[in-house]
Amino acid sequence: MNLKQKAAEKAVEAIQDGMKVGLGTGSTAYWAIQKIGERVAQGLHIQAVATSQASEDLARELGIPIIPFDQIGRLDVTIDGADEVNEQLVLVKGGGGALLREKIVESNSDRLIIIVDESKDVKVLGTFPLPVEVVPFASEWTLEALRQTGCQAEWRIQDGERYLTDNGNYIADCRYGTIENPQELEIRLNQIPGVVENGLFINMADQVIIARANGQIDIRNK
Ligand SMILES: O=C(CO)[C@H](O)[C@H](O)COP(=O)(O)O
Repeated sequence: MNLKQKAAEKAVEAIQDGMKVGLGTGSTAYWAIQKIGERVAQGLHIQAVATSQASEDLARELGIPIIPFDQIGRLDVTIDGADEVNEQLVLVKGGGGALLREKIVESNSDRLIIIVDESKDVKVLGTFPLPVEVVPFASEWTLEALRQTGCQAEWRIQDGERYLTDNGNYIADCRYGTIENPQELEIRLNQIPGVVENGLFINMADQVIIARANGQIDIRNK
């Protein structure tokens, strides 16, 4: 079993009958959705929403009941991956481009469990370029404003085209090198008109599950 799968399967233990569950996005969340699908096939009853079209499609294939967002109410738990996590449970997310939906879903969840392999556990955030979702209107001005916050910002490109999120927006990947003060940076980013959301998740994770190559699983709680 790979490390992502190990962390994912540990997290899925928290899901109980009757829960309302948020499904994350990415290659680690994939394993959580697989395991949830397995448990649903064995008789677990849950209701779910997904943070991306890809995760929703996977969940439906596996028979996980997907409920419209405006009908499900508050979620009990969401399980999702991350690109970086630090000791304070601050996250960088959005490598898969789903940061806006992830932030909305996870803000409406009583509990957020983050699952990572040990490569994502960092002392200082910022090696992974911070994803920022930007509206297409006048986007070069927004990109320039992002650069003024002290990063090298580039549009994310996929198959030769500018990457489009599930919401029809662009992603600017912002290389800071190190992010010493995520709280301050988040406020600056949110003040830029044209920025829809940023990939800093502060005070959101309740638990981080880290699978290590030596076989250990570390659990970091809020
Ligand atoms: O934030 C995300 C998607 O927007 C993912 O959780 C993050 O990019 C980690 O992905 P992976 O599990 O594939 O490494």
